[in-house]
Amino acid sequence: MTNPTIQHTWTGRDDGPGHEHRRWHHAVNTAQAGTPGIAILGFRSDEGVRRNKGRVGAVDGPASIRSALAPMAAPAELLVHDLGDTTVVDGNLEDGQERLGAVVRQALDAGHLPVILGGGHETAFGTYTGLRASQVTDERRIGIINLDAHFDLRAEEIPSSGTPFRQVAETERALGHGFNYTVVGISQPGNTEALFQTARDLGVKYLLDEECTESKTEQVRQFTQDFIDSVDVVYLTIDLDVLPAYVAPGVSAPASYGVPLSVVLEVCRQLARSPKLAVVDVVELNPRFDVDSRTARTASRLIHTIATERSGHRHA
Ligand SMILES: N=CN[C@@H](CCC(=O)O)C(=O)O
Ligand SMILES: [Mn+2]
Ligand SMILES: [Mn+2]
Repeated sequence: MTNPTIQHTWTGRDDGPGHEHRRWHHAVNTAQAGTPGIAILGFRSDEGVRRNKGRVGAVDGPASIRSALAPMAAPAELLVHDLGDTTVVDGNLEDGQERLGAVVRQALDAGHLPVILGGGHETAFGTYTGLRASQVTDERRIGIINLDAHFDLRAEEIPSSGTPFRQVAETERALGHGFNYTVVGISQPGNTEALFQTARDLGVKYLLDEECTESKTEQVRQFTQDFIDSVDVVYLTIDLDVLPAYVAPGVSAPASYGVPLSVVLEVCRQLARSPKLAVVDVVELNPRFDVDSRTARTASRLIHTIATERSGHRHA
């Protein structure tokens, strides 16, 4: 059915045996494949960003995030399965999204929390496909929370990194479901009036980047909670261009304002605590434009926080 490849070698500093020295590279692929844990899945794709006329390079995002995750200190409870990469071949994005959907579905049905590393935001349509097909979702209401400067609701003939949530809306409608989609961090100048109108037409609730400053963390938390409470299963999708360009320069479209990392981390922690959180993807990392691996480190910090929170680890 699917044939993902695992090319990455998880290596990093080794301070000796014992859980007090444990790092991510020690936590990967050491447990039985069937033991529920965090499932890392790469989606090697440039095709969505290319079609959306952006800066290509996201194809190397998964390797860059894995390298930044590998040396991070890991709690004893953390259990990670690297299920390898799905690669878009010869520009056939639709085929790649379908194959990604199949591995996401398998990971969900095995009881894991899949964390998919993009790829541009076209990754999201593959993630959604797997989630909708999985037993975890069944016929329940999926809620998608997108941390992003953009709506990604473009109406285009051809799917791209700018269209995934329009595709989800249409698919959900065809299946007889509602479209439960919210965006945190929308940049007003980053989205035309036509996109704001589409969001209104589809009933999309959103917070502007200027409504997500540190002093407004509590309002962001309440907004997120209201959304969690309104659905059955939650899919968190993180477009790294939601962050300020100084912590995320390596993306196709860097933010001119951005939601502070502390606020994004708080939302991630809040979602990770919810048993409704079923799947996460982190997209748009473009290593070609990264600076000192800043964006990769930021992405890894977000994933580390979600995985740690999910594993039930608390510092003494
Ligand atoms: N993934 C989406 N990207 C944005 C790109 C915006 C830009 O290039 O400025 C979009 O299509 O809206
Ligand atoms: Mn996006
Ligand atoms: Mn974006």
